[in-house]
Amino acid sequence: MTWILASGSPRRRELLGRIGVRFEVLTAHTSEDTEQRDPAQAVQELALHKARAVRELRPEGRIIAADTVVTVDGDILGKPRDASENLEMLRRLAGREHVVYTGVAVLAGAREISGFEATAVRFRPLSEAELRWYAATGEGLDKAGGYGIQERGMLLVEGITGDYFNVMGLPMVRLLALCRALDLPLVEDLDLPEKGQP
Ligand SMILES: Cc1cn([C@H]2C[C@H](O)[C@@H](COP(=O)(O)OP(=O)(O)OP(=O)(O)O)O2)c(=O)[nH]c1=O
Repeated sequence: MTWILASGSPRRRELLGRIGVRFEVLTAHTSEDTEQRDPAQAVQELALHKARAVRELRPEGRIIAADTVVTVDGDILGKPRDASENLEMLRRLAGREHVVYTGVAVLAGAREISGFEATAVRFRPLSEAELRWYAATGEGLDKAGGYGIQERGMLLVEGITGDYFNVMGLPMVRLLALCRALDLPLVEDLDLPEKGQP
């Protein structure tokens, strides 16, 4: 059975592909706004919105969606609007720790489940020249918090506590647990019932 990834994120596609999940990509437009100020609730709500919008197109589909934000000083940072906002975000993150939240939603027809993961990321102190260099790469423009840990952004990161893949946009072990809670195999040869088992 093929999964539907309700996400345009190339990172999420890459991660699912790396573990051998059979899936297609299908996205539907949803608002990225939420009234939720609690980041763990907000990312789950947004992931559920993305997944439900795709369920309108494929009511019987098995759907995976996710949403990632960065939190610092009680503020939630999404993707920067432009290069100058990206630079501002990086200035806020330099030389300290922030927390990345990713919410994941899994839908199978009318059944739904969601969860989240939080990872603390510590940036090293960065000079103004380094901040400007990174912002000018444009790499952070389509990423929450304005950086990508898996690309040149790795040069900004001193250390992390928690799931690395959560920072990239899809916490894989959390996703596996959510699929198992719905009794659905994420990777078929991992979760197929053993032969001879009832
Ligand atoms: C912090 C961080 C975020 N990101 C990315 C993951 C997400 O793709 C993106 C956060 O934006 P999202 O709104 O979560 O996702 P998206 O707009 O890319 O895709 P879609 O809504 O269609 O699912 O930031 C990284 O790739 N690396 C990082 O280090």
